[in-house]
Amino acid sequence: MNVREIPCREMKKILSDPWVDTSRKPWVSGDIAYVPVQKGYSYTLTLPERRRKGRGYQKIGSIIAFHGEQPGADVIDEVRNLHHPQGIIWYRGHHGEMRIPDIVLLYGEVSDTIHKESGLLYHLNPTKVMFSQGNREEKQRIANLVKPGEQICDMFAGIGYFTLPMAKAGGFIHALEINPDAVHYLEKNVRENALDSRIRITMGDCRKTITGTYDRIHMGYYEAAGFLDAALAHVKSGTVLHVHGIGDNTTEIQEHLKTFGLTATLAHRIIKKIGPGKVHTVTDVVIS
Ligand SMILES: C[S@+](CC[C@H](N)C(=O)[O-])C[C@H]1O[C@@H](n2cnc3c(N)ncnc32)[C@H](O)[C@@H]1O
Repeated sequence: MNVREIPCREMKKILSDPWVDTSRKPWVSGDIAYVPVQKGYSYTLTLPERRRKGRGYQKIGSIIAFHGEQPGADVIDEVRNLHHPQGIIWYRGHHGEMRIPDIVLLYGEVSDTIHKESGLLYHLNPTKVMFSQGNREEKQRIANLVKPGEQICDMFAGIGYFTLPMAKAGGFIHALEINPDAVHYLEKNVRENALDSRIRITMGDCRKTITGTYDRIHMGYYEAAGFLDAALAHVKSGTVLHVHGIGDNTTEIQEHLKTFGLTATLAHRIIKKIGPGKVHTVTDVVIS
């Protein structure tokens, strides 16, 4: 596929240009969109055709990460020649409550890398902590909802995928995270992006470390609904909760609200497909 490399922020401007092949989807990696080019127009790069099944690959800093089926040697060679990565890994899945990646090293080596996304820098080692680029639109949607000065709790902060965009949007974030490795990168990322005055980090189980009352509570964890008893003790009228899950979690949310004698309006949306018949969802809950 012939493409031109365009900064994501310029995508809107070029989409109706005659050279854009609108029958094919642009491929986005970090802050760059690889936009398919119509026959007869100049291009800057030829990407390998997507032969892989599953979710393809992500570029995380200087690392290429494959998901889904294990890629063959030909695909690894193509990707090596195209991106010249420091290392190539294959994600077989994630383990346990801390979502520790289960990876196989396919090429090179993997150490700490810096990933740039939407003007923010994320330090991480993709073999130690999770990074999901599939949630990119959701991160932007949440950042757009944040009003300057809001008091926000991010109950599953990880390395800051949501914490940082929410702080950049003007929120004050209490970031909770149980995994010491993730906290190490989160601290580094807060400093790197000069957001120290807006983010307070507490390491430990969010059910024990959540304190105070918030305007917004972000719950970016598939089992988030099971943590609502902790979250709902820290809401007021108007608090918005973003409760992630797999499939429809609205019945479980309503049950927890009932236990607390609360009413709320719920809006449910799909973030991405995560497997056959399985979707990653988020429900926005606005307390009455
Ligand atoms: C990495 S995932 C976050 C995924 C993120 N929402 C995304 O879509 O990319 C969940 C994070 O919650 C953390 N976590 C799990 N249980 C927790 C708990 N009880 N308290 C605080 N953090 C927890 C994990 O260590 C992990 O870093």
